[in-house]
Amino acid sequence: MSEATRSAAPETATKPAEAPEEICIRIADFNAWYGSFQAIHNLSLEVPRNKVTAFIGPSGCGKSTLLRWINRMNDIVPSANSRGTLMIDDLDVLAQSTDVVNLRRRVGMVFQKPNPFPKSIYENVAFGPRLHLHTSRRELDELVEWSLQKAAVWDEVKDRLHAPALGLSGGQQQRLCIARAIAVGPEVLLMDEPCSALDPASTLAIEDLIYELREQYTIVMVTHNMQQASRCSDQTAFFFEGKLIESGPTQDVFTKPKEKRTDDYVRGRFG
Ligand SMILES: Nc1ncnc2c1ncn2[C@@H]1O[C@H](COP(=O)(O)OP(=O)(O)OP(=O)(O)O)[C@@H](O)[C@H]1O
Repeated sequence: MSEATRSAAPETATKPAEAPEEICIRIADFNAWYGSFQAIHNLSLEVPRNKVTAFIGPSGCGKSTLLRWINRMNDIVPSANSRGTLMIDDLDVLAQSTDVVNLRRRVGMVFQKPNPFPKSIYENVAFGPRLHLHTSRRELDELVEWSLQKAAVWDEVKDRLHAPALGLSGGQQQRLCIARAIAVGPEVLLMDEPCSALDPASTLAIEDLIYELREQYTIVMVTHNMQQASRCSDQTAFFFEGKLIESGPTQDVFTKPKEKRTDDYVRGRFG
């Protein structure tokens, strides 16, 4: 290459190509209702694989409604209805033919308030694998340990695996619920304000955990806490009155939002 050609070559030619972002969840023209009330209007969003996507927005804007459609939790709400496209890879989540039990194995959920079963720590984690996987006792023991380690709670519970889960602190219970969710090998983890019932130290522990878990799982998290969204998400989607106002890399949404409503919200001017 001559000197002249080299200097004219585009800069990108010398940079290693970045791997394109893989999409895990595709939502298009999605609408949701409770009876005649429309909670979500014509929403389209792509959720990248192995990233944390935060849903933010004022109370009642539809964040939890969308989250709960991703694993069809809204099936248990008689008035809930939806229309549009919601795909996880090739799986058509909203199709009548979709096996909801299998869907929920692929898409785990962690709720606002830790909700362990009134059973032992071990049994909480072993429950799902016993239902879905055919494992020997030894494999089950290993899986329980692996899940508790992954959820960063093993060291605190390893000596009392057969003690009641309800005896754990709130933060430990939430990490146990994360262990329970990952024990069945999901691809996606949905988290609906997972730290809102926790003290600041437990919140930081869960945030660190969420950030680490994204290496293996695609995570979608609803949060009211702007610092939390900026600390532990890669992509942020801002909702307002049932509509998606904007989404993009978290840094951009927080520092140079495209829409004035997003700017006002992330700066705490309303909501
Ligand atoms: N089971 C239900 N029946 C009827 N209306 C509902 C139901 N659940 C939610 N809604 C309504 O749907 C709209 C969206 O609610 P949703 O819970 O999705 O909002 P959100 O953004 O998650 O709010 P928050 O941040 O307060 O949890 C609200 O107006 C709410 O009142």
